[in-house]
Amino acid sequence: MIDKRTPISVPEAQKRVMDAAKRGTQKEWVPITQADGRTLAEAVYADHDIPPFDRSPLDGFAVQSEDTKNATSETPVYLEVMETVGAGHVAKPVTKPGQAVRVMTGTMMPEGCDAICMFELTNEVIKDGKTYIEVKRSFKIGDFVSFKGEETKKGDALMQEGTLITPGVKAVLATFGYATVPVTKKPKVGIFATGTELLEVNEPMEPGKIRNSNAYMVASQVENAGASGQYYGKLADDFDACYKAIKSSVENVDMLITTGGVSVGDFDFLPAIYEKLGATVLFNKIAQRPGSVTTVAELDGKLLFGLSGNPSACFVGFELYTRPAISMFLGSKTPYLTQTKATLTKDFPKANPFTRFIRSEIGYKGDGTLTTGPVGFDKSSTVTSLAHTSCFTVLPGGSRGFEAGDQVDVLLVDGPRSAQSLVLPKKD
Ligand SMILES: Nc1nc2c(c(=O)[nH]1)N[C@H]1C(S)=C(S)[C@@H](COP(=O)(O)OP(=O)(O)OC[C@H]3O[C@@H](n4cnc5c(N)ncnc54)[C@H](O)[C@@H]3O)O[C@H]1N2
Ligand code: MOO
Ligand SMILES: [Mg+2]
Repeated sequence: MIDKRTPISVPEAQKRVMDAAKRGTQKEWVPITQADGRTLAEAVYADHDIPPFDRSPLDGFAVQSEDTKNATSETPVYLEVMETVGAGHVAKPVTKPGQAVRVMTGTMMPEGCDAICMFELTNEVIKDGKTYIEVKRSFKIGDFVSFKGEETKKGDALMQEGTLITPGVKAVLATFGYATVPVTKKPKVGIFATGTELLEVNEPMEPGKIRNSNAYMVASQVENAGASGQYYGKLADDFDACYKAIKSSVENVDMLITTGGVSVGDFDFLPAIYEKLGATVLFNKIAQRPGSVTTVAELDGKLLFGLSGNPSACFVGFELYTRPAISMFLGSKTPYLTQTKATLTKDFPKANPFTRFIRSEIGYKGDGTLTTGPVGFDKSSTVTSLAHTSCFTVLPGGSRGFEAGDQVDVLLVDGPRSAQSLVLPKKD
């Protein structure tokens, strides 16, 4: 006799996972060149102003504004050019009225000068072997100067702990001298694929067998989420062998993913394995399709993700539950897939009691709105549509179908992440 499972909602399942998920506390230092895709283990504060000194934002002449106060096109003033200074060099102070310095973009303002006149506004004239510029307008103190600290002041908070390291983040880290970067240690995520029917990727097809696609897909999702995947191989549907392998590997990982064996079949051993391990099952049935049998358990503070064997269900289960838990471990404040609205491009006339996550492609219309539509055969067992999935069309469970043209929710699989877990409409 099989246990009757009571489905819970997706938001409730996400909440249970995140309530049990841990923040990783171990930090390590990696060279900045290897920090891409990692997350900051510490907040970053400015240890100096940006710009660090007053500087010229233009190629031009540093002038004393006082000298130009009566300059017009009819009555230009002539300033003597004392030297030419490029960025990285410090000009000699200007000490007398009527003097200017030729400076390039990024050059520190010469002492004594207080405004910049760009090349295009002046003419150079040579007289008695000396170079002068002709200035035909007046400048006020500070005109066209980039001021010390105008962008960022020493002590400003720039990036929070948990920030994903992107090219832009690296620019800031480099600016503040982070040759090595403090990052949160990646969670180690063990992966097993269960199923006697599984062939490895290099094995020829045989009657009754299929190739193991989940292991490669999940390992890739794990890496993409910022964790370190450890694929422990495939396991035949044998209780003792599965139990032993899972028990010994749990000790060496921060989280464990298994695929397959979570439903109610004679060889679906994960429920009994969780029981024998003494793990607490957070849920074993969710009102979603695919992935309704996704099971998550907790053992000694570690999450055990029992993802479904069906490839689409496995993919969706990872994105809804495992990815946020990995992000939480890494300290991210935005662990969830972003939910937004799009116009449905296909009819879904049949009602479904469970919320559906249709593997879909997001489209960008010229008017700035989004479209969403399925990318293939829509079954839990489907593998080929996963190659084209950029979003999930979310069709809430209920008594009605949906029509092309309806505004529906989508979750972006490729795209920005969100602080908000899935929100479903309140049932009438
Ligand atoms: N009587 C019932 N039967 C089923 C139910 C149910 O509620 N009552 N649930 C169905 C649902 S929904 C799903 S989803 C599947 C879940 O199955 P399991 O998670 O137990 O997974 P398996 O039985 O091991 O395999 C299912 C399916 O997936 C293929 N598979 C497994 N591993 C892989 C892999 N690594 N790569 C590619 N494909 C894999 C496997 O060959 C099976 O075809 O249960 C339904 N049954
Ligand atoms: O767990 Mo199943 O994927 O709902 O079809
Ligand atoms: Mg099964």
